[in-house]
Amino acid sequence: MAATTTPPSIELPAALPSSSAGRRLAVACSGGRDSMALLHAAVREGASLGAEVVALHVHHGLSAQADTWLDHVREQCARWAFEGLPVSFQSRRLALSPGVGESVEALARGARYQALAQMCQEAGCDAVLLAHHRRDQAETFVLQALRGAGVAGLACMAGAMQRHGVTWLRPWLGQPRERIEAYVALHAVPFVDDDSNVDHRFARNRLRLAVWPALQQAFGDAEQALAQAAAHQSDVLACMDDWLAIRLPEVSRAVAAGQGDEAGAARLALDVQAWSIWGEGPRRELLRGWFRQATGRVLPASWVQRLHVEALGAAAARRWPMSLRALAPNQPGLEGEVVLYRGLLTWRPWAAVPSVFSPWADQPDSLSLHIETAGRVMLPAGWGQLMVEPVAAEGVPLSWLNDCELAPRRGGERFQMAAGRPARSLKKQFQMLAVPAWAREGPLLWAQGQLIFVPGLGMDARAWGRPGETQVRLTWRPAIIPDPSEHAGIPPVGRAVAG
Ligand SMILES: Nc1ncnc2c1ncn2[C@@H]1O[C@H](COP(=O)(O)OP(=O)(O)OP(=O)(O)O)[C@@H](O)[C@H]1O
Repeated sequence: MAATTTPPSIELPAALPSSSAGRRLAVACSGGRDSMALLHAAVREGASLGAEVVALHVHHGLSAQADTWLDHVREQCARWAFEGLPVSFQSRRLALSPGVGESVEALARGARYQALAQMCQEAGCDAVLLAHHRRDQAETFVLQALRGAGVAGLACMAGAMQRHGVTWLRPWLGQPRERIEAYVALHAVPFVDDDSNVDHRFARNRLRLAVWPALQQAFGDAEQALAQAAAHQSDVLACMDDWLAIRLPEVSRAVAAGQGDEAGAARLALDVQAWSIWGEGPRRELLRGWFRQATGRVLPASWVQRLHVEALGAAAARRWPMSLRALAPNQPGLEGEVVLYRGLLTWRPWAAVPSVFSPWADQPDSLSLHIETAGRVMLPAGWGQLMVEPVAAEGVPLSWLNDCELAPRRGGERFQMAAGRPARSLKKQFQMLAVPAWAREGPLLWAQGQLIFVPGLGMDARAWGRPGETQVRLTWRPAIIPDPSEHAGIPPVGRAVAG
């Protein structure tokens, strides 16, 4: 078949907007088959067009093989440069530390794009080429569908995009994988096999190894059909973006920001009455669009369903506390609440949320806590939650939390801010530190007959641990109803019993 044996060529003129001569072009190269093939093609075409190619490699510091990949790309570039070809090499090492429940893959991908963009700018290149091909696109479509993605996810990868101030191009996105294999065989392009490609923990590997062969056998043109479906979704996405740009302003408006927002900031509020005249589908899409604009994050499907029903049906004011975990460096965690007030739906980050300590009527008036490790302690209804963080100094010894008690203010408590300072009434301390009234309401934590923690003030200096002792700092947050799907992998720690 001609389609599988004709080696692809990269279209450098398309990658380089004006005359190619004297231009610099970057190729993101992992050392694997596809990107080594793309680098090989770019270097050869660059030589004939008078363009210079810079190979960019990111060492993630995650795999035992990482040094081998880096050496492979660097040495190959050195060999080609020695032969007189216009290529140079740049690399960057990352030090990634994934947080609890954070996807290592997503973290590595986000950090890789940032590092590639920086190297591209430093090298003065016009664009970065990525070696994704049609099979990658088809796989991405299947993986997105299996995640329950919407149009934006199903549109998969774009052939050209701007991100981090850099142009990214995927010149081989329409090329079948077999053509890249044929190119590699024809030119004997040396590459390194990634041993993590057989690791079944990664969804893409499971798809490649267990599903794709059967799919291809049953549906010979699966790769082409799925890539075509992605291209169609990309067109639909462009239409959706245009539609939202017109419709969202009709059902939303900017309202003055509140406590905890940046100075001069405004919040985008969804006008429930204007929103409610739309049919169900557009309403859900407007809700997603509003949330994305208000927070920069995608509203998870479970929240779309819930808010759509509850905000529409809510008679009066209502709050939905929400906590979304970090997904990647450009998608940090989000904690706050969606608030419905006077017909407007707004997002308020935690910093802007007044603390409300309101144990339910059937709750005890104090709680005995047994906390053994740092983490998030979910308390019974209305009590909120305690965050327990390890610190090197000015924290309470962790062992004290094995047996402690949380109780509302009863009056007469005294708090000491720092060593050598007098203990003063809470009221005085709150005034001295200008803690607003709404942040003074949280429950107090006691251990060994000593007040150890006051929300808004911190850890009482009389309870601070000795240097070298394992110690922690506490913060308290008002009641929160987490989305269970967002908390996978973050087990609550400690347990609370009625005191
Ligand atoms: N460590 C890296 N350094 C530089 N670029 C990278 C790196 N990893 C991936 N890329 C770029 O991102 C593209 C997609 O990466 P991905 O890991 O999804 O693909 P791959 O199938 O492993 O590709 P390859 O065979 O080129 O390694 C690669 O083709 C390459 O252009």
